[in-house]
Amino acid sequence: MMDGPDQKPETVIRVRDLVTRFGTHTVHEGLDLDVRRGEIIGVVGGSGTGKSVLLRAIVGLLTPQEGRIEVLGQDVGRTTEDEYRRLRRRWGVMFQDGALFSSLTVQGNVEAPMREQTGLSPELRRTLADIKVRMVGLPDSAHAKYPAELSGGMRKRAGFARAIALDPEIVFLDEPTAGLDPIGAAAFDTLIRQLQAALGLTVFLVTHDLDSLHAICDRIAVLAERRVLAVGTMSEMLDIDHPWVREYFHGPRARAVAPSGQAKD
Ligand SMILES: Nc1ncnc2c1ncn2[C@@H]1O[C@H](COP(=O)(O)OP(=O)(O)OP(=O)(O)O)[C@@H](O)[C@H]1O
Repeated sequence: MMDGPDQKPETVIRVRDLVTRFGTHTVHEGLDLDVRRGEIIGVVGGSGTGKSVLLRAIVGLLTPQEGRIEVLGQDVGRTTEDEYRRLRRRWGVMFQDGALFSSLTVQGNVEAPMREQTGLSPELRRTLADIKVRMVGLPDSAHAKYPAELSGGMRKRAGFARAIALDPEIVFLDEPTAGLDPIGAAAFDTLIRQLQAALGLTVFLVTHDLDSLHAICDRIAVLAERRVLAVGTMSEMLDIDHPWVREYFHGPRARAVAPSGQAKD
């Protein structure tokens, strides 16, 4: 749904006062975050600041100690099994390594969520999976291949195809360009942007990749000090006076990728 000029953007993910702990190790403490429908939000932060843990908590794979997480208007921690199953069909997740089933072909991997979560016939599953595999730009020759036979970039595309298998409204991508060469990473960024626009997706993108932040993110959320320290556009990030944020957005790597006029000290 489009927002009119005076309408507030619809919040599709709302996290409030989140606390997650592993034993005595507190990862998040009082974390708040809103994600708007149709945006690509980049989630950044130092290693171990809890980006992946946040993603897993939002999709209900991890139960937080405290706080409330709403996705598409539903409290993820309070759904019945049936409600959760229905909610889960409205998002797709691509975990860090693509996380494909090694014993299934690309086609089989993309069909897996359909097999698990829908009553579609094998023929229909095959046809739909075929379309998804093409949508992510994989050649026809890749359909019957196993993950081990693919390049890293192709595996990521296959993971993306699986994430959009059920036509989700939200896609969670955990470091999708990690391990890709710069050309492959840029191509993957373009793919994310194109599919986001074509399918009206909301994209929750965990990344370390400054190029991706510049190229495709509408807003950026910075995780530090166990919470979302700041959220805003790239130009807003450049004005934040916090040691990690400054180092990240103004450091040598940032200067190398920033369009001219940005990230200057
Ligand atoms: N299942 C678990 N059991 C115990 N500790 C965990 C578990 N999962 C994550 N952690 C810890 O939580 C912290 C946050 O982990 P997380 O993977 O979310 O970090 P991250 O910000 O995604 O880091 P990176 O950028 O390195 O991927 C880390 O200290 C990690 O060791």
